[in-house]
Amino acid sequence: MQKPTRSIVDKLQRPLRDLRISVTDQCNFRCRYCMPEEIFGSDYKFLPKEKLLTFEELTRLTRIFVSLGVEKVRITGGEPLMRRDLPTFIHMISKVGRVKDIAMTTNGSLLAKHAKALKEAGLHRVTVSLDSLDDDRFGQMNGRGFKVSHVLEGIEAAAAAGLQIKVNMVVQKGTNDQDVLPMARYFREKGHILRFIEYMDVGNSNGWRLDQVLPSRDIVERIHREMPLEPVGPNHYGEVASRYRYLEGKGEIGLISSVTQAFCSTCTRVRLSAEGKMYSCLFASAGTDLRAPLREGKSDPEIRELITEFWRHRTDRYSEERLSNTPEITKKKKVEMSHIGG
Ligand SMILES: Nc1nc2c(ncn2[C@@H]2O[C@H](COP(=O)(O)OP(=O)(O)OP(=O)(O)O)[C@@H](O)[C@H]2O)c(=O)[nH]1
Ligand SMILES: C[S@@+](CC[C@H](N)C(=O)[O-])C[C@H]1O[C@@H](n2cnc3c(N)ncnc32)[C@H](O)[C@@H]1O
Ligand code: SF4
Ligand code: SF4
Repeated sequence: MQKPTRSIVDKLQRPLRDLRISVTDQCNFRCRYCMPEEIFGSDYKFLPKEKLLTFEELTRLTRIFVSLGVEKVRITGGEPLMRRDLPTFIHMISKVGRVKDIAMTTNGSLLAKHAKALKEAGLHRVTVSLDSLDDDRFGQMNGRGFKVSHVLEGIEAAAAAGLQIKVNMVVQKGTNDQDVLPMARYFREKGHILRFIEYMDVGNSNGWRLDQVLPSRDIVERIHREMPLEPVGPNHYGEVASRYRYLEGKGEIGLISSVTQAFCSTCTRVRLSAEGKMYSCLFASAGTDLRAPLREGKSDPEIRELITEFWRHRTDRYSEERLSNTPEITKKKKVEMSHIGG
């Protein structure tokens, strides 16, 4: 697969191609692998409104990122649909030229209400996170007892609105690995691409252990025994998921194997937190502030220069390093997933 050429490149020759924007650090779920209730409890201090970048600030930054090579924008969070008037922001992004793909990652709980407005505003795709079809297990995993039917209704509404859909399932051995086959069967039947994500050691609060990771190759084997699969090539340079298609009939799945088969060598992703910090890796300890330069009146060329320097110095390859030094590296201080959006 060819690298995009128009973009700036980092120290490892990786182009800047994807911008992932977290629009809020708040969420109505408390997934144990992301925002465990005992840490993100009622006294947890989320960002106050004045610290969040406004839609105008986010759009201005997006335009600058696009001028440096970004073609793909993903809206995430926290739960992005908890940010008020999100369709207004989607509409603003859709007017920034040269963005080929505008997607959103959501837990789906509020999607039924907003799907139509999001599509009309210019959203192309949604990725809905769902870890089980069993209400008890799902309720436990989301930490708030939310029902599977809420999310499935969101998916139906998104499909009816004409949005392209993918479903993401984080697989945790001993917690929801019994759901791999039921989920594969269900979403194959529905015609949506299901992607299995290896449970990751993001942040410092989820108590991650390597023995809770179900390797992607085991998932493929389990599904292949019942519904034969074959690998297919990536859709584009740096695609995160490895794709497999069902040999009989239609459909495909994806495997996101950040733990057992790291994909840092083609990582083209920059992340922006809701308060305007830019991160060069999902596992970064600190971000580079863009809010102060924006609010101090820096010009577009000045901000462009800041981002260019940041990307030119980038050397991150956390998941590859984890493969060779798991015990040491996982102790490092890392930003929380709910802060930068996964
Ligand atoms: N380690 C690591 N994991 C990632 C990275 N990007 C995504 N992931 C993981 O993969 C999951 C799925 O990411 P998505 O946002 O759905 O993937 P995507 O590549 O943007 O999706 P498509 O554009 O549909 O291919 C995330 O929630 C993370 O768990 C990354 O850069 N590093
Ligand atoms: C942080 S959430 C933000 C968007 C939205 N709230 C959602 O859940 O889709 C983005 C993605 O990160 C994934 N995620 C969170 N913690 C993870 C972990 N420890 N390992 C792997 N994926 C994780 C979630 O399953 C979700 O698909
Ligand atoms: S994974 Fe998404 S839905 Fe779950 S707690 Fe994190 S931000 Fe919320
Ligand atoms: S671990 Fe960091 S460098 Fe590697 S793929 Fe993920 S975000 Fe990119």
